[in-house]
Amino acid sequence: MKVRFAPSPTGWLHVGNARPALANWLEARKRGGTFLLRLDDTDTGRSKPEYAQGIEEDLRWLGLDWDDFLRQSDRTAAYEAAAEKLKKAGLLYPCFESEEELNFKREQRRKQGRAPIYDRAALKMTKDQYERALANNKTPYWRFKLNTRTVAWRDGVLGERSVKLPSLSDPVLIRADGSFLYTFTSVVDDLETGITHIIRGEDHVTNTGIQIDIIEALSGRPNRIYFAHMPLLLDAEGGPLSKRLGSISLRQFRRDGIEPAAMTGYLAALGSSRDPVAASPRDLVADWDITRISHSPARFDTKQLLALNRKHLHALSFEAVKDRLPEGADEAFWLAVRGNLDLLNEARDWHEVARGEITVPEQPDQADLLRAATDALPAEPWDEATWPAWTAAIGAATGKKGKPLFLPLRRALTGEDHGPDLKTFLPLIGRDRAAIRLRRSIG
Ligand SMILES: Nc1ncnc2c1ncn2[C@@H]1O[C@H](COP(=O)(O)OP(=O)(O)OP(=O)(O)O)[C@@H](O)[C@H]1O
Repeated sequence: MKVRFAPSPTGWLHVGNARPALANWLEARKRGGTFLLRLDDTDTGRSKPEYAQGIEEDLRWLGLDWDDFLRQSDRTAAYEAAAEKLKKAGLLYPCFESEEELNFKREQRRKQGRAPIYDRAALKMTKDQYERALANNKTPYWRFKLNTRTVAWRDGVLGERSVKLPSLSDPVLIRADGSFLYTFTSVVDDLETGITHIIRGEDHVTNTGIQIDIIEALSGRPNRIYFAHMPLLLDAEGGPLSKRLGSISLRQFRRDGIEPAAMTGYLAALGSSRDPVAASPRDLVADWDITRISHSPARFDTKQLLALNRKHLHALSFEAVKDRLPEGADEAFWLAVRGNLDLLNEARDWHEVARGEITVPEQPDQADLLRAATDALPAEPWDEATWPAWTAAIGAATGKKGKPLFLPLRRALTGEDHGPDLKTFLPLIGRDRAAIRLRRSIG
C-alpha cells in the first residue's frame, strides 16, 4: 500500500492538517506501506519556499518521516501529457466565458429555479468559433466533461458515500495561463505514483466524486484507490481551521514548548471515545485503527492539549529531556521541577531561580521571620532533610507555622508564590544564594 500527505505550501500547517498527516503515516507504518510527502505547490501565487520548508520541519517535529518526496511544480510535463490524453478523448474542452458571463448565466439559472451549474455552452462551440476566438487573442481555459452518473464509494471512515456528477459544474482543470488545478494534478500524481489509499479531510468529499471520474477517464478502468475522509477539526469555539486564516499552527505550539508526543497523542485520540495519552507516532502504531474515528467534526481544545502536555512532562525522565534543558541543569534539577511545569520552556525560568540571579520581593513586614530564618540556616551539605529541619527550627524560634511561615520563605527564596517542593528545590539554591535572598527580602 502507498499513501500520501499532500499539503499546499501556502501557509503554516495547522492542527487540522496534522491529523490526516498523522493518520496517513500511521496507516503506512501499520501495514508496512510507503508514505509519500507531496507538496501541492501548483498555486504559484500563494506557494512559498519558506512554507514548504516549514511543512517538512513541522512534520519532523511531530515525529513523522517519509519514504518518498514529490513537488508538483516539478511535474508539469506529466500534467501536460495527461491533459493531452483527455483532450484527445474529448473529455477536456476549451472555454472562453469570462467570470462576468458565468455569473450572469448562474443568476439566470437561479431565477429559472435551476441549479446554478455550468451549462456546457462551450461544448457546442464549432471549430470555426474556436479558431475565431484564438484569432481574437483569446486564450481558453479547459473544463473536464463529467460523466452523467453518480459516483459511489465505500469510504474508510464515513461509510457509503456518493456524489451526483450531473449536479456539479464541469471542473476547470487548466487555467487560461496554462497552469493546472489541484483537482487534476492530484489525480495524475496519485495514479502515476501508485497511491493505493487516499486519507484526507472531509473537505474533499465532493472532489473525490469528481476525481474518481477523472481517475477512470485517465486510467481507462474502474477506480481502485481506497478513499477515507476524516471529519474536519474545528477550533475550541467550533470555528473552521485554515492555513489562510493562520489557524492554530503546529509551529506556534512548537515555539510555545508543547511536547510533540502530547500533540500526536491528542490528535490520534480526538474524535474517538478514548482518553488521550501522550505518545510518539511510533508508539501509536500498534493501537491505530482508522475505522474508530467518529463521523462528526471534533474540536481541538488547547486547554486539553495543555493538560495532556503537563501530565506527560511530569513523567518524563531526565534522559528524555536533557538536551533541551538549560546548560548546567542536572537530574536533581529536573526531578525537582518537572512536577511544576506546564511547558518545558518554563524549566529555563526555574533554572534561573535555582542557580541564577533573581529579584525577590521586599517583605519588611516579615523581617523578624526572615532574620530568624537567616540565623537558623543550616550548614551545608544540603539534602532533602534540610528544608523540614530548617523550617522546624524557624517555627520554634518564631512560633509561626503553616502558610504564614512557608509563604514568606518561598517568596524570599524563589521570588514566587508557587513552585516546586522546597524539600527538593532548596538544595539546588544552596546556602549562599539562600542567605543573599533572605537578606534582600528583608529590604
Ligand atoms: N480543519 C481540518 N481538519 C482536518 N483536516 C484538514 C483540515 N483542514 C485541512 N485538512 C486536510 O489537510 C490536508 C492538507 O490540506 P491543505 O493543504 O489544502 O490545507 P488547508 O488548511 O485546507 O489549506 P488552505 O487554507 O490553504 O486551503 C488535506 O488532507 C485536508 O483535507
